[in-house]
Amino acid sequence: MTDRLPHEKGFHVSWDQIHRDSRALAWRLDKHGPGADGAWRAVVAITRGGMAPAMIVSRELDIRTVDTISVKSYNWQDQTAPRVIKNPSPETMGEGGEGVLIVDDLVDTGRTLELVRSLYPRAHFATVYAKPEGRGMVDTFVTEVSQDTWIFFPWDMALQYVEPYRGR
Ligand SMILES: O=P(O)(O)OC[C@H]1O[C@H](OP(=O)(O)OP(=O)(O)O)[C@H](O)[C@@H]1O
Ligand code: HPA
Ligand SMILES: [Mg+2]
Repeated sequence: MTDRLPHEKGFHVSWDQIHRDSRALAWRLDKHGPGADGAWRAVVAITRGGMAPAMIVSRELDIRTVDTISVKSYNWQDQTAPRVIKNPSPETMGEGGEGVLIVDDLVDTGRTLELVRSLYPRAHFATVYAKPEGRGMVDTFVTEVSQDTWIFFPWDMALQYVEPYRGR
């Protein structure tokens, strides 16, 4: 599969690394919310990729109100127009998403965040990883990778045997 990629490079992220990078995201967001003590009101994960980072961020920042918005943009690596399949509760989102942290695993072209931003312009948008084309759509992120890199997440991978360089 990987040799059919239009992407030059692969960036393989382990569970351990996504955990550490999501914690680093939480650290950056801590005390930057609009509430007393810089608190955030709620976390909203963009499913499905945003769910693990959102869980880690909400745990670190002690945010108990967690909701989801379901957006589908890719069929494997083929991009399609993003569509909202499920909305978060209006109660969670309040006035245009004020005080809400919207979390995704990455921003690539920015089209997913552009759509969600148009719905909740007052929310704060955070991703763990960012590519240059979509970086302007995200308020806070941790690590930037080049546009021609495909990020492989641990939920899409499995450990497997590799031949030694010199064969057998
Ligand atoms: O910045 P963009 O070019 O819009 O791409 C980024 C989005 O694409 C992926 O989601 P995908 O639609 O593949 O769904 P998934 O999270 O359920 O895997 C990824 O998790 C982001 O949500
Ligand atoms: O680099 C990526 N990795 C995984 N999913 C994605 N969706 C858009 N870009 C990517
Ligand atoms: Mg996604």
